[in-house]
Amino acid sequence: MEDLGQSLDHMRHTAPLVHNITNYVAMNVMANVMLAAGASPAMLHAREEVEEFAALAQAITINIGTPSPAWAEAMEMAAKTANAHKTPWVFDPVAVGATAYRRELGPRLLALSPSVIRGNASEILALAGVGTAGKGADATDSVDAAQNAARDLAHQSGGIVAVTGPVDFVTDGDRTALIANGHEMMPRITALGCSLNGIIAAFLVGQDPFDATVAALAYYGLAGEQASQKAEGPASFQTAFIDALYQLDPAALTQGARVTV
Ligand SMILES: Nc1ncnc2c1ncn2[C@@H]1O[C@H](COP(=O)(O)OP(=O)(O)O)[C@@H](O)[C@H]1O
Ligand SMILES: Cc1ncsc1CCOP(=O)(O)O
Ligand SMILES: [Mg+2]
Repeated sequence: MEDLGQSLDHMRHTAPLVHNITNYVAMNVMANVMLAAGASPAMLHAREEVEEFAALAQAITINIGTPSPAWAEAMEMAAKTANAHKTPWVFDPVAVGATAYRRELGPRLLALSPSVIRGNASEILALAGVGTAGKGADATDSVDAAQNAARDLAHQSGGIVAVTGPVDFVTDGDRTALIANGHEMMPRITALGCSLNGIIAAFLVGQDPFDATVAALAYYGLAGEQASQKAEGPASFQTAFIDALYQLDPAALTQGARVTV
């Protein structure tokens, strides 16, 4: 596995343009998280421009947090453009088990071979067709309970699956990694999972997808740990977290990552 600090360094030197089709809740915080980390985010979803822009982007994220038919069409257009250009793309199946509409949309996007699927345990179980609805955008299942579903989804999609929670689990179907970095304040801020998709996407550019995903998760979790030392509650945590993403240097990531491969 490549040195995690080097992976962060590579991402920052590349400063990749990442096209995000994300939800209304996440747009602002996700863009700020990505800018702090050193990536270049753009949020857009109109069918009239999505293919043109996706063709320019170095990575793409697609998130079904607040879907509608026009957005869903744009998501499929962007995913197909990504595949045509061999551009990596990250899929976040937000609350995919919650409604019939999402249970139909999730598999449609899964069929377009995302490079990385990132969700909480309930979302990964629901996308794999074996699980619960979760609690809206929040998880009601443990990461451990979603490991087999993650392996199945990785085989089905041909990509990487990352299940996030107290300890994150990453698999390509054969290899696995556990990332113990993170802080319990992270799920108390909305859209930190969505924002993480943009960080994973930025790390994917020019790097091995499995190693890049692990490095992105360790970096994100370690920034959460550092932010917790300054925060008094969720609001100050968000500010401190964005600062920590900016301040964290490659050597500190190599030293502070708690990854078991
Ligand atoms: N209880 C926890 N302790 C430590 N880190 C956590 C915890 N819950 C979530 N995280 C971290 O928060 C980030 C977002 O994950 P998660 O909350 O699972 O996503 P989502 O918001 O999509 O449900 C990840 O980096 C994950 O490791
Ligand atoms: C609260 C909410 N409702 C629809 S999308 C969304 C954001 C979910 O973001 P995250 O899964 O990263 O907490
Ligand atoms: Mg989420």
